[in-house]
Amino acid sequence: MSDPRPADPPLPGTLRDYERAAMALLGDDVAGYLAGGAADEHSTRWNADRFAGIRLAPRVLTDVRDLDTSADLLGTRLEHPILLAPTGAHRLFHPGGEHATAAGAAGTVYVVSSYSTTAFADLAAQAAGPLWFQLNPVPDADFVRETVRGAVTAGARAIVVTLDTPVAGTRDRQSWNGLDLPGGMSYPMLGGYGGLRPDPAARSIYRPALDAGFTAHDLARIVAEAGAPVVAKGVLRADDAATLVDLGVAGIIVSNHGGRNLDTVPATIDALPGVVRAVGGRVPVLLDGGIRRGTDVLKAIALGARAVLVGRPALWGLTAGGADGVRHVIDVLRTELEMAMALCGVTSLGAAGSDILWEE
Ligand SMILES: Cc1cc2nc3c(=O)[nH]c(=O)nc-3n(C[C@H](O)[C@H](O)[C@H](O)COP(=O)(O)O)c2cc1C
Ligand SMILES: CCCCCCC(=O)C(=O)O
Repeated sequence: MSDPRPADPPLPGTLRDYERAAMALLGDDVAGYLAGGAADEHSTRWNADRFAGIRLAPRVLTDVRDLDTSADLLGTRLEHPILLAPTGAHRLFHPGGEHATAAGAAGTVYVVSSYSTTAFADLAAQAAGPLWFQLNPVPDADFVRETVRGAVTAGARAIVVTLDTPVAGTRDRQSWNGLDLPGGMSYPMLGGYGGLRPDPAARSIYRPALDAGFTAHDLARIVAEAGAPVVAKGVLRADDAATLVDLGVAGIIVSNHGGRNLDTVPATIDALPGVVRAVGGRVPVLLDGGIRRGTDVLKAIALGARAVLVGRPALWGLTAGGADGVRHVIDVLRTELEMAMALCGVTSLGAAGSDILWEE
């Protein structure tokens, strides 16, 4: 793929600037893959909009000269609580692909997607920061076992199992655009499944590699065999969260897949409090979906999340500026988080409780 970007692009200032810059660079098909949600995209919009509806209650007369944004996650101390969510096919967005993302994410956790266009082992050999591997279960227990084993052997610090995609959702933009991987790109982590197409005549970036029969029994086997902590991604219901803790997961990601699978599910920030209550502190709860400002990060922490993940914003950064763009997107969010903490009168994430949220 030729790269239309100037060699040294100016770095935009906010995540919305990055979104505009990225969308201006991408064709409609790749832009649709990035931005798209399921069906009428209500849940995608709600994810961001519901953050705006939560008001802050800033406390005055606090010494906020020293701020601590660090977060402990599965035995690793991170400088800040902003992780990179798993997203597929990074070589569509920038010639550096997942290598550029890993370089930009060096100070935090990058969750590498099963749908990556770079092999996990190649990334792990060069990555400066901690990598987790995200698994889309396929209907082949041996393949799943080998994939997880390979990722852990290569250095994955955790396995994230995506539970919210037993089948594909309604992705109208994909139907309209017929995006497929260009020649020369593949999904190495999907093995033989990466070569499958839903219909050889129909172009599609997706592959019929999902396991519609995946149940608690299969997850329990992965937990037992992984040799690394297993984190469940795609949880909205409190009762599911309680079941997952009983199954031995080491963490839960409250996520609706960026609103990409089932439209009209609630915004993740609305689902978070119920999950946090059900989990009762037994494992960390993380959240993704609609994080666009440092205040969003702070609100999620105040409602009980240990950390957050960003999906589309990292891809905007990758598209507009490669590794520098990814790094800057994370820096912008972190800087905004620090400002929000200082202005709310909280000096550490542990001190950010629901009292900094305005209650009527
Ligand atoms: C282009 C794109 C590809 C994605 N690919 C995956 C994936 O391979 N596996 C997965 O579990 N989630 C995937 N997701 C969902 C993200 O991990 C995450 O849940 C979502 O993007 C969070 O919402 P946000 O984009 O508003 O930050 C993808 C999201 C996008 C936008
Ligand atoms: C729709 C079936 C597989 C999706 C894999 C990538 C992904 O999670 C996403 O695009 O979202």
